[in-house]
Amino acid sequence: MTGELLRRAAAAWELVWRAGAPATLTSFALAVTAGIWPVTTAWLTKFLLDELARGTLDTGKVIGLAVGLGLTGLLVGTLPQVSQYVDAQLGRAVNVRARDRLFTAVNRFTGLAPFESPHFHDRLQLAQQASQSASSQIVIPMLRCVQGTVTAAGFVATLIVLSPVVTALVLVAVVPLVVAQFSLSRRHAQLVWTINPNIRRQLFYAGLLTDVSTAKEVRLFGLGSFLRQRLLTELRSTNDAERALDRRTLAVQGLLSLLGAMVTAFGLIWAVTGAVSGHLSVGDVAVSIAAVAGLQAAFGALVGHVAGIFQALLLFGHYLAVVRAQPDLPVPPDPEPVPDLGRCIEFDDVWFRYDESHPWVLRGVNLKIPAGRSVALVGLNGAGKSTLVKLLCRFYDPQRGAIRWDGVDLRDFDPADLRRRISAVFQDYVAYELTAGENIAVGDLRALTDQERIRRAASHAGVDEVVSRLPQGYDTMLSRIFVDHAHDDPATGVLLSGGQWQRIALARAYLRDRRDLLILDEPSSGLDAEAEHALHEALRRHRTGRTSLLISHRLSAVLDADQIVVLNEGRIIQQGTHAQLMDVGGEYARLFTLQAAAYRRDRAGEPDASLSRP
Ligand SMILES: Nc1ncnc2c1ncn2[C@@H]1O[C@H](COP(=O)(O)OP(=O)(O)OP(=O)(O)O)[C@@H](O)[C@H]1O
Repeated sequence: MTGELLRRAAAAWELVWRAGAPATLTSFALAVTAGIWPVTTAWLTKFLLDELARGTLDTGKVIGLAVGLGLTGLLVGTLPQVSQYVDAQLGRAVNVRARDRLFTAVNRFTGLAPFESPHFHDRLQLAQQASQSASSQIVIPMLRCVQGTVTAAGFVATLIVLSPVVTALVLVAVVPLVVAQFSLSRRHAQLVWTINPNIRRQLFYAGLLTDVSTAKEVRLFGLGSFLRQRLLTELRSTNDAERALDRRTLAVQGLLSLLGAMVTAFGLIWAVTGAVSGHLSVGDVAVSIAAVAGLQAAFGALVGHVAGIFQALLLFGHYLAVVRAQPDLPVPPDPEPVPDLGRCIEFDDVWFRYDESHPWVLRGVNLKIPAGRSVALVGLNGAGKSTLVKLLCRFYDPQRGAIRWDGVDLRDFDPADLRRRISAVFQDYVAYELTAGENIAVGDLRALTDQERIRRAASHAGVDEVVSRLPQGYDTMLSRIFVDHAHDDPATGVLLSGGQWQRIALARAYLRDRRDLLILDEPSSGLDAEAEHALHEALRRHRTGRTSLLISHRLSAVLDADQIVVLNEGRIIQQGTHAQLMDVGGEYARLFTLQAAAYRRDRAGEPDASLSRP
């Protein structure tokens, strides 16, 4: 454990040093200077008192000592401010560097599995806290330790000159202080880890209570006080755990203070007795009292800092675990370049489940998506359609079987390279709190400043007119959460309708033009009838000669796909063209006829009951 803690301390120093070497050196120099002054002051005071007590004044010497004391006083007044400024500068630089490394590491997770793990989220949250603390809770306290050590060494040397016995006693009294502080720090670090899930749940409930996206349901269903109660329950359980540790800390520190006071009192009695017996001068008494009290204070601060550093190092382990984590999906050291899709993408006996404790979601899927063809995937809720898409983008690897791109296993590619070949509209696309233009440009960041390309994509998705009419056109914030300082108007943000958002998401996919594969997972679920018709017409044109995979519950949208694949409980149960599948009957024909009958209900009365599942 000690070796591991030392390695973490070295990593914290490396981080801080790289963030600001000059500031670190300045901080070090200030710490050493600040460590020297208490001892210097004590000795100057001793010399001055001894001089005054002698009766025959050497004026020059007294003035010199008084000036020396004045200068140390000046240092006492200014050093803390200068240190605070330098430490704050260093803290900010470290914060930037540490967060840069942390989020670079987070971006290295190419799959989705880590983001679905509560353990990972706990660790990530602590890693974020720890990233900010590398300087303020590890390196700066270490410099304070340097300061404390310099002071303590000075006072120990002073006391040894006066009485080795008193010195030994003061040093022995430090041992329980060290043991108790380390034990408290360990408990504190454990507490932080234990209550972290409660804190995350508090944030979650607070988010539900304040987020604009949840405000509707929370109000309509009257969930406000239910969620508030849940938040308070989590908060109370956090408080209970913290209170228990606070009580223990209070008791331990009370005992330690008592011990400290006893040692100081002993030192005082010894000094006064020495002075009465003529063994010690007035100056000796002053310097020994200053040394005993100074040592107590220096050791107290030192142990406090070391215990704090110990605790911070335990937490810093979470930061290091994230920044040093291996990629979640294995990437070959020498990945194959992803070729232009010339033949097909092929699922070969693919089995997949999200976790060993979960049931299989895909069970031996064999599927061919020929290059230049459109394939539609249909099936009931939970059949595994979106999962199949996630595997196609290599967000997960199948447990058995393989997915091949022109014969090459997806596992042989760099996932980032593969994804550059794919354009997609996911079922749960993201509504970014960004401007309309940026919301489209995220589909291909090279277009961020290319207004013409953004406009074309928007026009293709049928949303150009809507965006153009917004208060600042493509520069309008699609959010009411952030104040637009540029326009000095908190009301400039606009909220779009569900269907308008869906078209923005489509525009993103269109912007990612000329990719080898287009995936559309329920792209029209929020569109009105006219928009849906227009969309499918546009998609039909867009898909011609391109490889696409379309998922839709509206079977009218998949009619003219080159191939329709029916997925049921993770297995492909039918595939063919619309005409072929209607001819043979079965699940597709049943679902299609059921939907068609619902549209004809006004003419034919209730749908045919025989079409429902037996
Ligand atoms: N991240 C996940 N972790 C665990 N199980 C999951 C996860 N995502 C989906 N599942 C499960 O996998 C199964 C298939 O889900 P999937 O989203 O692929 O179905 P789908 O066919 O796309 O459904 P829908 O038509 O409702 O969108 C479901 O039983 C679901 O509960």
